[in-house]
Amino acid sequence: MLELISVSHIFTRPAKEALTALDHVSFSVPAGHLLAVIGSTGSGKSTLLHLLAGLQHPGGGTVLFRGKDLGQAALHPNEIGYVPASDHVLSEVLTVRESVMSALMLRVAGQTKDERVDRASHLLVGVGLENVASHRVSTLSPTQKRRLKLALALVSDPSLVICDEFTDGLDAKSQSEMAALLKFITTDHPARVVIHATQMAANLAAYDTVVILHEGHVCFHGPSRAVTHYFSIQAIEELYPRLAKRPASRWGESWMRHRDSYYAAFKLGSAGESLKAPDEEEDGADSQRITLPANEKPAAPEAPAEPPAPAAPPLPSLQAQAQHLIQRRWTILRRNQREWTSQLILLVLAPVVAALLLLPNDHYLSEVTSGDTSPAVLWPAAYTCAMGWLLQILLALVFGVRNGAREIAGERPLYRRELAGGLRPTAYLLGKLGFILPIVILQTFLLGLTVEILTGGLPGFALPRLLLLCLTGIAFSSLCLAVSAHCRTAERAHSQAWTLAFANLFLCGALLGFPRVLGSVLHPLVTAHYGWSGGIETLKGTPLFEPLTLLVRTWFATPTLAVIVLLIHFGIGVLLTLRGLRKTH
Ligand SMILES: Nc1ncnc2c1ncn2[C@@H]1O[C@H](COP(=O)(O)OP(=O)(O)OP(=O)(O)O)[C@@H](O)[C@H]1O
Repeated sequence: MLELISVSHIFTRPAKEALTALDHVSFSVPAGHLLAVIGSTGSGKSTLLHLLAGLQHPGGGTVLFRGKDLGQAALHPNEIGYVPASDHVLSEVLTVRESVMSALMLRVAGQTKDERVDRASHLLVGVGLENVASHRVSTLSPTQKRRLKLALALVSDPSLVICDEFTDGLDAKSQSEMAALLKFITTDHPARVVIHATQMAANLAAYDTVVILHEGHVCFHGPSRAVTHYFSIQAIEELYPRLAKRPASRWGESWMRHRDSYYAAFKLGSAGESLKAPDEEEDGADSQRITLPANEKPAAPEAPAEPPAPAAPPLPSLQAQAQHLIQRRWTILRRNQREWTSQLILLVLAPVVAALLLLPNDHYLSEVTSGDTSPAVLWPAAYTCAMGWLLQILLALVFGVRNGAREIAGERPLYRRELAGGLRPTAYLLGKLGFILPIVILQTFLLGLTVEILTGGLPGFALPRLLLLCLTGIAFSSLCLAVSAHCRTAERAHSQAWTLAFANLFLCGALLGFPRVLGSVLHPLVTAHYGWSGGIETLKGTPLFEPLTLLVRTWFATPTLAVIVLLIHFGIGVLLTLRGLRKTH
């Protein structure tokens, strides 16, 4: 049984008064029961579902599930199946079967591949998707996407299933099919409670009981057939206009006065009990009486003994979750032609751009290498070398923006769904790093190597320079990932990551030559400065170094210091990313 006792939730809003989203909500739902929570937009349905799913903590009151106080100890993620309203929680390029297999890999430990395949087939048959199991998610109809979201929620065989707007926005036939599907999954488990929050006051007969929520107040809870009587309306379509006629608090108070007699009536024996509609007392409306049938399921707290629920399966280890996420991300990259083409173009284009800048002045570098150190050669060679190296560093920043900025913000609804299903934020972070790091290492290595080959080798030590280029890309990718983890949308994350890249360009010091004091404050924050100046230091001992120091008049980090600072930047990026991922929770 699920029991809510006087549950309240207040949102504090900056520069506005606090908003009571749920006001002393109380009702209970026995095992094997399908409940519809109906309310117009802003009535508090999603807030209620988030509290039940453990995504938010109630401001007050108690939520009990199978006797367990969820305020004291949250349910195991595998005891809950949460079906969000948005279709963005699905990965469009995976197939239907792959999506279910992926959910199993992330949520259920200890299954062999054959067991997973069997379980996925069973679920797909259950939700009616077996015929499209090999189709990509992007090709599914809205109804099929909802069926898939339900299958993903059911992978762990949860005892509490929570669906947000599962039938909303569908045609009448699909709505009734979806309501029937919810009824089917309710009976498919010995002790399951299924709650569906919706604005659609249609197909109510499919539900065991209905809660009407209005501006955070429970205005009714009982069988759907009693709704029209309770609100003194002819048809359910009149519900919302009727609710609008009185303040929500009055509807709430009215329900509190009538609740016990309605609950008692729902449990009556064969005689039934006549009930007055609230309006008969309060508004002097026409006297209507309803006789509630004997066989209604009781909605009162004293339900029969609970059927035993199967224990929730354990979650896979952190390593198993991370490993699966890395594999899945590479599959998504392979399937997403636009994404891999743009990565490939960047991979090829970056060395070409560097070559175009360096090659016209390449002869200065060769002349210095062959011993000509006259000022007419030395100065342009030093300038070419500094600019060529800066260009590589800036391209490493571009790689960082490309790799990190959209990575998390672009799939936040998917992440939230998987988080609710037991995905660990650290596993998700490792999954992202396991995908991004090989790409950025390949990009920067290819860029550095191409430049070295085309120029016949810049003076100084090539290997530390290559390492610094890789580390700059890695550090900046992780900082962009952190930006992504803190932004709501991919577009916002992208523009903020570019702002960070441009700030790096301006603060690099190579261009502006900050005075020592200002420089020492700014430089530790500037990834590009450490990549660039550490690389310049590798020229120490060559004839180019002195003109370079005169040319840019800035402070250079030694390669070792640059490596340390870039590693610190990487660490900061990782920690901030983790913080953003945990904040989402
Ligand atoms: N994070 C938040 N901060 C402030 N107010 C919020 C927040 N989330 C929801 N609210 C407010 O709380 C009230 C209830 O919101 P909720 O999303 O639960 O309603 P709902 O019935 O699910 O609406 P919809 O059907 O549009 O999703 C609304 O007035 C909403 O604006």
